Amino acid sequence: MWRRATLFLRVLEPPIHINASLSQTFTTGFPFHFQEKDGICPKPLITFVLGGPGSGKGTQCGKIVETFGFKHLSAGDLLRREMVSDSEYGSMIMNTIGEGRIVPSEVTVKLILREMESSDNHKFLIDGFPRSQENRIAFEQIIGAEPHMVLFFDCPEEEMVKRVLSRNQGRIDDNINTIKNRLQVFESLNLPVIDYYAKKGKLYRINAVGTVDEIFEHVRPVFEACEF
Ligand SMILES: Nc1ncnc2c1ncn2[C@@H]1O[C@H](COP(=O)(O)OP(=O)(O)O)[C@@H](O)[C@H]1O
Ligand SMILES: Nc1ccn([C@@H]2O[C@H](COP(=O)(O)OP(=O)(O)O)[C@@H](O)[C@H]2O)c(=O)n1
Ligand SMILES: [Mg+2]
Repeated sequence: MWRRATLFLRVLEPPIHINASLSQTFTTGFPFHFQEKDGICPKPLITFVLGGPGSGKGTQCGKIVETFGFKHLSAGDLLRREMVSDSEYGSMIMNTIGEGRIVPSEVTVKLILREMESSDNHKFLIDGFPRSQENRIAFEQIIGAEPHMVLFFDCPEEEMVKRVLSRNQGRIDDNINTIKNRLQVFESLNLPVIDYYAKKGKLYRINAVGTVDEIFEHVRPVFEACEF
């Protein structure tokens, strides 16, 4: 089924054939340099994965990667990795995540851009981003691309809190006080982004209650049916 979807992409958005000698400098029309494969430089295919803290974004992304071969970029994981590196942003990221606020978009978008540029996959699953309209606009301006579709894992608050508190990954923000802030930030900053994509007809709302496998059975047809 995925093969058929890929064929569709080629019809709708023909890949750009490039001269091998130009491959170091050629860009796809997007502001970033995209890796060529077999003389073909396909356009990036971007899916944003949204949902509140603990709604199961990361878990479902793992299954989408296994089944549909996307490159998974978790904005939270990229920020946590940057936080423990020698980065000048390390302490700012730690304080911001610890308080459940949103890191300035420029920092997050640059981390995403770096991963996209170094990937030899052109299908990206961007998890936990955009968390705000500011995130969304920065992505459009810096990367110059829009998502083909947006998944929203819709989960009741009590279930999200329960999952986050039993996640046990040693995260500084998985505690009851920070969760309260994260839920507020989700409602005030992330829901408007979700509404924005709903109005554009790009949003797929998934009921995030059930077992991991049951939820994935709602996700699977979205990818099988999409015409890219
Ligand atoms: N459908 C589910 N039912 C119960 N627990 C789940 C489910 N999906 C994920 N989890 C667990 O809940 C926690 C949060 O999931 P995660 O994928 O990290 O969510 P998010 O990335 O949205 O914060 C993890 O410990 C994960 O194993
Ligand atoms: N686009 C993003 C994503 C995450 N973050 C920060 O990173 C934290 C953890 O994000 P995450 O996506 O790993 O969290 P979960 O929703 O997976 O629990 C958020 O609460 C924010 O503080 C951000 O500032 N901007
Ligand atoms: Mg996550």
